[in-house]
Amino acid sequence: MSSDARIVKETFALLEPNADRAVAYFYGRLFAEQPRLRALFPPALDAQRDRVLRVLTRLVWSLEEPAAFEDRLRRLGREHRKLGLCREHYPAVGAALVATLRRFAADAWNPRVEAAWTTVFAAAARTMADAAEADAARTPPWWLGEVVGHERRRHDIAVLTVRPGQPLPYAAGQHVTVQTSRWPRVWRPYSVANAPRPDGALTLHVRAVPAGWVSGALVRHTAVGDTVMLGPAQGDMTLDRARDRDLLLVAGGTGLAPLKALAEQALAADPGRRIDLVWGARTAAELYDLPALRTLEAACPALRVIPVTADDPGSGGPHGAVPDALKRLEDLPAADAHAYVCGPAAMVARTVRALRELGMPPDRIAHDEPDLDAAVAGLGPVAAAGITRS
Ligand SMILES: NC(=O)C1=CN([C@@H]2O[C@H](COP(=O)(O)OP(=O)(O)OC[C@H]3O[C@@H](n4cnc5c(N)ncnc54)[C@H](O)[C@@H]3O)[C@@H](O)[C@H]2O)C=CC1
Repeated sequence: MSSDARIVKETFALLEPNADRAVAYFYGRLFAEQPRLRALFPPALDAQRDRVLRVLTRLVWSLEEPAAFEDRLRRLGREHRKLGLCREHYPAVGAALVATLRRFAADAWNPRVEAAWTTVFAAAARTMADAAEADAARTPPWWLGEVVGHERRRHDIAVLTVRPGQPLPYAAGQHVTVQTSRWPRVWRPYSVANAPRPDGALTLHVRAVPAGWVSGALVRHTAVGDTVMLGPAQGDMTLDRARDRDLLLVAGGTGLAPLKALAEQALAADPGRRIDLVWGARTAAELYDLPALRTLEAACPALRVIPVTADDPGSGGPHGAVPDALKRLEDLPAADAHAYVCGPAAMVARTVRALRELGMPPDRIAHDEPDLDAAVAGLGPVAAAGITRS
């Protein structure tokens, strides 16, 4: 790590006790200096603040690995195109960031520290802007999509099908961000629940979460014929990493979406590939997509769908928490299968640990939770492996 990078990492750590105040101060400075930038951000900044903090923290952590750092920056640059952020905005962002650090790093701040931050930020901003401009030559910043299907599967869950006005490239397992006209500039990620189709339509599984602006709008206030905005596809939870291994897909709730897309994609390429899809829900009534999964299963003998209910022992199938139920299931694929896990963060952490205890090596377990290793470690040591099932 360069000495500038080390200084940046050390001073950033000083913000931690005051992280919320520091991010609020950052936005205050930025909008006071550059009021026109306010229009690029959502009306309420609460969720935005948390996100900025998470993104900055991950970026600073990745400073030790220059390739990962640059890769993250390029992704961020591309992602920010949909907000309208461009090269000329970065100096104001850098100035607000340095002002924030100067205030919150207090005694640790000196000209050497300021020079390190200025150098690292300028290089980072250049990488982001270069990536955004290269991307602009190939794809739009966002896509307009027409809602062509809207099924309320439960009071709080809808399955929407959206057809983008122009091709939106993605791979099974990736997610897109969505903005509704009800909440301008508020974007939320949803996984695409289908393998790419000839008509380019994307199916999304949305649960309206309490006080969820976009999820509530999509479930309760959206109908066929409406339009939404879609951001570019992102995410690494794709099939490339599994090559032609058997697949064990473990989903919780609407975390089913990307795993259903992976199953469709894998079966389209090889109908004989063994796929076990374990899908957990709290009650049988929450298995909102079971009829569609059973139809897929009937058409593909290599696919086995195993619904697991947590609080509903009368529902017929296995019950209990998904990670525990997994350990009790007979005839799971062999340890050389590849697993994909998606659902609530705590369920993903517990499931990853259960799979490790079943003998599955960490590099064969894919998930989309950026801070999962810390969460799994927080659950205590993994028990000795060794149950290798066939
Ligand atoms: N809609 C989408 O496209 C996607 C959603 N997700 C995530 O999937 C999650 C789905 O949430 P909901 O549908 O509300 O799921 P939910 O809260 O209804 O739970 C689904 C399953 O996870 C289990 N579970 C929940 N908490 C657990 C814990 N602490 N330990 C062990 N098991 C636990 C439940 O027992 C149940 O079997 C959300 O966190 C969402 O962000 C992830 C990717 C895509």
